[in-house]
Amino acid sequence: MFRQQGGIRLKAVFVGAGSMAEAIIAGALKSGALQADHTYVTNKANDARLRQLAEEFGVQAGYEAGAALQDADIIVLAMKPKDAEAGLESIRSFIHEKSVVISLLAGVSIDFMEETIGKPCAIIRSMPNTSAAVGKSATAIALNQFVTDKQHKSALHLFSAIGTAITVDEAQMDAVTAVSGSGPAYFYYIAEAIQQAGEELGLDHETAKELLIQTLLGAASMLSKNDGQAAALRKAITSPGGTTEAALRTFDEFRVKQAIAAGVKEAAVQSKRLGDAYIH
Ligand SMILES: NC(=O)C1=CN([C@@H]2O[C@H](COP(=O)(O)OP(=O)(O)OC[C@H]3O[C@@H](n4cnc5c(N)ncnc54)[C@H](OP(=O)(O)O)[C@@H]3O)[C@@H](O)[C@H]2O)C=CC1
Ligand SMILES: O=C(O)[C@@H]1CCC=N1
Repeated sequence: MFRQQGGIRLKAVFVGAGSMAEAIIAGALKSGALQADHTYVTNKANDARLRQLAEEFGVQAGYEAGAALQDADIIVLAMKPKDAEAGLESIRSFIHEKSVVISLLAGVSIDFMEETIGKPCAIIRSMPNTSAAVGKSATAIALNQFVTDKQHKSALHLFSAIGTAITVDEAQMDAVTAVSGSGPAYFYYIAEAIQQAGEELGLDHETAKELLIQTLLGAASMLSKNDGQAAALRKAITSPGGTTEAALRTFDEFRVKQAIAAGVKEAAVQSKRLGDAYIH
């Protein structure tokens, strides 16, 4: 924990107070990665939202972020990508040599952030996913040249409070976004199809839902326990001439595997397209 790293209590400012900021704040306070009295949250204009976060988590919240930013070890950019430029402009004069900017913004390049800030500054670009809300995000981070080992460790520790965290080269961020950023949505899409088929086969909504959720949880645990050996696990269920084989044969006829792979690759292309809008 940060507190154990030389007894330092890191000061963090969240610029943006939406669902992703809340998930990180909740996880980081629970794990001890951050402390409420050293955490400041601000947003654009939604005062009621700030009061709600202050009440729920005991963090400081408001529109007088200057002093907190000046003092911050970590500045988390948690607005939507379209607000990136305004957000960066609002913090640039407060950034100092010991602070690190951690961006959650999908598609916004480190180059764009460096140029908008306009001075040497440690920047970490991250891609978490919405499972952060239940502490199960798969987060990847990429660093610029100014990030120190200590800041790198602190960021991994922060993201570990909302799931797992790994470090990649920034060039891999489009692929990461396609696999794990958008990834939960693919499984929800498959879940919708199974739920619908279950109901069409005569199960009531609740029964189909319970069976589906537990089946997904079980499959995720099996994958985790068996080192991601999806093909081997699938084969172990598929009896010759049995029901699974019938389902998989039908999926193959519809080229479902190829369709999913093409969709994931298209997500990466779209990530790059969106990112190109954030190059100076
Ligand atoms: N959803 C996902 O699956 C993933 C999202 N992300 C990224 O996380 C980021 C946050 O997403 P999410 O939490 O869903 O967003 P939300 O829309 O829930 O929240 C955005 C927040 O940013 C604030 N804001 C807007 N402009 C500014 C500004 N100039 N200065 C300060 N605050 C500002 C808004 O304030 P106000 O309410 O007052 O307007 C609001 O609090 C995005 O960049 C997204 O790309 C990353 C990975 C996955
Ligand atoms: O769909 C999107 O563009 C964002 C990025 C990853 C998840 N949601």
